Amino acid sequence: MTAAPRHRSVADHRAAVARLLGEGAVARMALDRHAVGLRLAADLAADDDLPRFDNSAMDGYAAHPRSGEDRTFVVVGDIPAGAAPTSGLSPGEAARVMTGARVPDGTVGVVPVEQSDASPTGPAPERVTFAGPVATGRHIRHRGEDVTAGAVIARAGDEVTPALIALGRSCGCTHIEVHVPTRVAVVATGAELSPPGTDPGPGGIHESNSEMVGALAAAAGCTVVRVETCSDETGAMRTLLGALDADPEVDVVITTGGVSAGAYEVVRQVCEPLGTFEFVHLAMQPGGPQGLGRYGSTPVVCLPGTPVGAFVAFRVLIRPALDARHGAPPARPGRAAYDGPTRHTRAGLVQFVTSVLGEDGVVRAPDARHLTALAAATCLIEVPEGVDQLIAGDEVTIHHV
Ligand SMILES: Nc1nc2c(c(=O)[nH]1)N[C@H]1C(S)=C(S)[C@@H](COP(=O)(O)OP(=O)(O)OC[C@H]3O[C@@H](n4cnc5c(N)ncnc54)[C@H](O)[C@@H]3O)O[C@H]1N2
Ligand code: MOO
Repeated sequence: MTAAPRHRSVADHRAAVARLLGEGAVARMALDRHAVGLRLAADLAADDDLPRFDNSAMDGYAAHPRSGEDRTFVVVGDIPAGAAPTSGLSPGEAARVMTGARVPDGTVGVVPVEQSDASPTGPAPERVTFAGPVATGRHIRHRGEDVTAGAVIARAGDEVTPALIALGRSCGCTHIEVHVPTRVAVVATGAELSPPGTDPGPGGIHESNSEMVGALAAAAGCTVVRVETCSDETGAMRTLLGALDADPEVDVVITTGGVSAGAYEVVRQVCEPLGTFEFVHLAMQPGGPQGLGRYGSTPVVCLPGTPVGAFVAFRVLIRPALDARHGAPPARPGRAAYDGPTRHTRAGLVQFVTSVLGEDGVVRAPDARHLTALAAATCLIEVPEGVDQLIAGDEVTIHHV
């Protein structure tokens, strides 16, 4: 009889994956749409005031009244957006201004053209009369009222959003420091695998893990550089892993399948003898059989072949390490009340149950099995090691997926 596999805790293996993957790269890049979704690796400070100068919020007239009752003004200028006033306003003077135009020094307030006797189009009149008094400060956007130059407008760890791109660019910022997406290659192994659309033959199956793990990696902010499948031939696997290790575009390899106790476990057979890998059975279900190590200098994380096991293991073990590399805050587990039939789970193993969190804050297991349940799931219920059943009303820990 062979020895029972060593059981390692989920937390220990998660930490081992984090150590293996280590810190990600940081780079300077343009603050543009290509940065959306990345996280800042350094605080971002404004280069310029926002707005850069006092300007008009309305198409109308910048005016400097002699008194509070003043209604009629001499028009001394006409300032479109983009132009600079050539002179300031003295008492009794106004200048026609367009929205966004710099208002002349001496402006007390802006009166919208609709509240004047002037035509909105055509040349500026010589005089203008307003329907009411000029309110001090009205319709003026003041220099630096949004941001003053040098102020921190985003912190390290913040996600680059379309709004942050607008804010930063408006403050004159051109570049940002970001956490670079991890470049991932995925290798799904198994002699039985056949891409959908091809005939799998009598004992074959439609292959799904490669693109599922690729999608999980992409959703975690990685750049998925290669997605491969490999037979159970050790020679082919060695060639592929060697090529991935030699590829400077690959930071991390994630494999699926070929890690458990069978006779054709290609990942294990190729990697275990190197002495740079460890294969363990985690105290978790699904996703128990796991491996990790370095092929050459490249970190390789080996997930089990069952699609639900690979999904859960990616979420629970790899995702946190990727989030850390990408500067994202750790995903916080939630708490919810379980509702549904009593489910018996295996004590001694942490169980992850594919589940749906309702708007009522109650978590239910979908009435489906395996991949159908996974596809419906919005979270995983974590049933701790010491618990052997899940009963309606139980307070449970959940992980969003
Ligand atoms: N004697 C034992 N047998 C098994 C154990 C064990 O401890 N002792 N553990 C079981 C558990 S739990 C899991 S999980 C699997 C993990 O096995 P492998 O990682 O070696 O995966 P495979 O055997 O290659 O495949 C398992 C299963 O998943 C299907 N599969 C594999 N790759 C894909 C893919 N790319 N797309 C779709 N489906 C895939 C495969 O056909 C198998 O049905 O081992 C148990 N056995
Ligand atoms: O650990 Mo396995 O089938 O339960 O994924």
